[in-house]
Amino acid sequence: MSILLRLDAVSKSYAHRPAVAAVSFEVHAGESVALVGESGSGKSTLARLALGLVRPDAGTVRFEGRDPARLRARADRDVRARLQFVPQHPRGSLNPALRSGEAVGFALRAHGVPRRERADRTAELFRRVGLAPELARRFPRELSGGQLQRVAVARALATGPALVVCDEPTSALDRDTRERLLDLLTELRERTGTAYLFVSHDLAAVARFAHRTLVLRSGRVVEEGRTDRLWTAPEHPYTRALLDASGPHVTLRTPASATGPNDQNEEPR
Ligand SMILES: Nc1ncnc2c1ncn2[C@@H]1O[C@H](COP(=O)(O)OP(=O)(O)OP(=O)(O)O)[C@@H](O)[C@H]1O
Repeated sequence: MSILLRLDAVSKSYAHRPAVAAVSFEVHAGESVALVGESGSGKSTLARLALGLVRPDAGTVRFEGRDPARLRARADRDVRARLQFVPQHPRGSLNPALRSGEAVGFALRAHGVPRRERADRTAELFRRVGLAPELARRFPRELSGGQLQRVAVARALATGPALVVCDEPTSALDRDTRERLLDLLTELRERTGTAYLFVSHDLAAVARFAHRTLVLRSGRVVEEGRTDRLWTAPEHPYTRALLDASGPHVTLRTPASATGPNDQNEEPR
């Protein structure tokens, strides 16, 4: 399996306080990798580093061999199209003045899809994420949290990404909506082979979705491995404590297809 994203000994500090310290990992094509850990452990910082939204103080980040922080708006449009983002709060990331269909159409336009194709492509994306076509005419304020998150997924998928970085995609959703969103992401992954970097403190969601999980503590990886192995036989006390703290509702429902294309790096650190 080819490597899509590689972080190599990446460190990032804010005001001399390390947020991420010497973290290395890879995401392969078609693989879902979760980052878990308590609040402040560095998950979102790693997501932003992967997207090129912040630069590391040390180490390297490569997406398809390129530094995502150095991609140019026009010249590297095709590479950018393959690296997409689903944020925690889509209400904040969607332009309130654009109808939801326009938000998806805008993403298509930014990636060079001609005007005459945009309406059909938008309708197809709405259909794929399970949104009724008439919702394309609504503004973000007229949509529920679950509907907005589906618009954010449609927008992320608009350009046929190889990797989607999701930062707490389910945390603002109620339980049923969360389940439906996870079903959707799983189905899309199986259909399109898209890889995911999935940041979450929702261990039930991670258990369902991720092939591989990295456990972060104070900016460092304390344990990583296949999600099923981590859940059934955690080796690091911190992983055990995280699982214990998350309560009995966390059950391993990793689908058979989620054994992943790769099961390396099984050793705890
Ligand atoms: N822009 C910033 N300026 C200053 N400090 C920051 C900034 N972003 C993150 N930090 C700090 O870096 C550390 C890691 O934060 P990060 O948001 O990556 O953690 P997290 O695991 O995603 O937390 P949460 O689950 O609460 O979102 C924290 O101590 C945080 O306060």
